[in-house]
Amino acid sequence: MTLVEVKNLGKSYNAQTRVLKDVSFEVEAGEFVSIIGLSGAGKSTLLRCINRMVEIDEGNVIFDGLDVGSLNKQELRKMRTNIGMIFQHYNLVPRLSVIENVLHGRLGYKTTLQGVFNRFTELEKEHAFFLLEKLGIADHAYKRCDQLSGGQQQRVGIARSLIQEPKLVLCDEPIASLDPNSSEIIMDYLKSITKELNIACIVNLHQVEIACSYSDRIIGLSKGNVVFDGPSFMLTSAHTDEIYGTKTVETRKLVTV
Ligand SMILES: Nc1ncnc2c1ncn2[C@@H]1O[C@H](COP(=O)(O)OP(=O)(O)OP(=O)(O)O)[C@@H](O)[C@H]1O
Repeated sequence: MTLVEVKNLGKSYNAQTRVLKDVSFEVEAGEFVSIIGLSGAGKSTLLRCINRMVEIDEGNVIFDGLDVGSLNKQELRKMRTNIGMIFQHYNLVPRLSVIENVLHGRLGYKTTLQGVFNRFTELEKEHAFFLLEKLGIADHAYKRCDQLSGGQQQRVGIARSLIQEPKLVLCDEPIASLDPNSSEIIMDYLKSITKELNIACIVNLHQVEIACSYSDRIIGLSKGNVVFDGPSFMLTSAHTDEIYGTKTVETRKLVTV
């Protein structure tokens, strides 16, 4: 079933530059898709158009049957409860505990008053513990988030997005601040939850090798255009040359770190 449909999407932040140009693709439930491209290619902008963290200028994004660009504030808030977001720098509240940060993922379902007073149900608390257990960090539930390693903080970020019970998770360079070992753990979790929960996961990545080994599909962006869209095993060095605009693996490694 098609969950996300991006149709002829265009985005400009100013009159001089079109950051996204006629971008079209579809993502199914259960699909793990990586978006790769040079810095400035438009990867973050694309993710942010999907949940309308930035406004859509041209074309449409259809999420779960809804035309994202035409939703009013209330409809948009409701739609966003179905979309988890994971960030490079985790976006946690450092002075709050792990469990409190996870529960923040439920705020989209609360009234302002319930949110202000942190009113969470027993069921929500149990769910938060279940997720922490699943992600191997239940022992840290009452620690402040800033006492955790980067990899552990990213696992809190994943738990916070999963407690929303999303249909889609958008990950903006989730492993860019992590060492190889922690990166592998995070990618393993993202991949397994996508399959287990039959949700879709769209991940912006700088590391081509990791994108290839984890993704069902890769979308290559170059200067705001989709220049590759296909199964990861079909991505050849000619495609990566086009995406990164460089011929040698060594140079590519240099431009993608
Ligand atoms: N809020 C903004 N206002 C103006 N220009 C912006 C804004 N956000 C991004 N841009 C510009 O849009 C272009 C694409 O940026 P974007 O962050 O989407 O690229 P990216 O591929 O995610 O890059 P990176 O890998 O470095 O995060 C860049 O030229 C950037 O400077």
